[in-house]
Amino acid sequence: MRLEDVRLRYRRGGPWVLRGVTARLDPGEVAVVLGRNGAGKSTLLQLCAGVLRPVRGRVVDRPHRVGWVPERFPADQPFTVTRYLTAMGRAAGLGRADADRAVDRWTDRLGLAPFRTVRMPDLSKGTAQKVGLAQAMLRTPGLLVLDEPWEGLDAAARGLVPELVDEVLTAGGAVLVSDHRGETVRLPGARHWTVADGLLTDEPATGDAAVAVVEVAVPAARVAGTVARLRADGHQILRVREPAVPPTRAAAPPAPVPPAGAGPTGDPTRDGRAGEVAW
Ligand SMILES: Nc1ncnc2c1ncn2[C@@H]1O[C@H](COP(=O)(O)OP(=O)(O)OP(=O)(O)O)[C@@H](O)[C@H]1O
Repeated sequence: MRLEDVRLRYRRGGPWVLRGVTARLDPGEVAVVLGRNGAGKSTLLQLCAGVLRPVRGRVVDRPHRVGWVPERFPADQPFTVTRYLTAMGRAAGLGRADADRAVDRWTDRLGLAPFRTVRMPDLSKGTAQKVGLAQAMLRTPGLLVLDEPWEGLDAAARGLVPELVDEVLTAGGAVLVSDHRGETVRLPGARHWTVADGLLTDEPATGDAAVAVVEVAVPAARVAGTVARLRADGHQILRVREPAVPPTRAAAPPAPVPPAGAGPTGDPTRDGRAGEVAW
């Protein structure tokens, strides 16, 4: 998803809350939105979720399925928890049986089972907030947007938030979450989007985040170009490996890692076979 020069004010002639925000969030990424009270965090999240539309600029490539949990989940709805969640599951495209299963699963997981037959307006704020989380997760979203998700939740439910985030990321989705309590520490590997003066500063995940090794196979002719691109994107190249050789041939020594800045030309592994890059 990309935000291109997004501007928003709440009324014509009013002050710009966001005055030219450009940012990008890729599948598998999580960004924590930071900023002082009134900086525009909720406004930004609502734009990303599609709840608000930019006055100028645009939001492109928003995933089709968005899970949106506002800071205050609106519980003043004349349904029981089960009826509400089942209707939300159906609205998200689940068949009746799948919707029932998803409601059972998420009410169990979030400790909502005792409240299934309780009417929404009778819920406490924290319990209503859990219903908000459940409705967003009934069908794994391509983009999960959580506005201050730790607010009002009990300790057990707060501990669940990183698990939900992980599930969305593992399924190839992206997550945006605002935080003014400093709970960000629970999401190692998150980018930091800081909103101030109507603008956004995007900082990549800090270096103390967990690091994973990804191995990919690429055509040998594209090894140097791939390595250069990965380096340009800030990834660390650990090794470039020749493909397994047929038994009749002597094993080739590992190919050297092309130096930083090396382009696709002059690549010693250019022989049309596949090479493997680990980064
Ligand atoms: N519906 C609205 N109509 C008019 N102004 C609004 C509306 N919603 C927010 N604002 C104003 O926009 C600015 C940004 O508000 P926003 O709620 O996005 O900030 P925030 O960073 O999320 O704040 P907080 O940390 O207090 O939740 C504030 O000045 C706020 O008063």
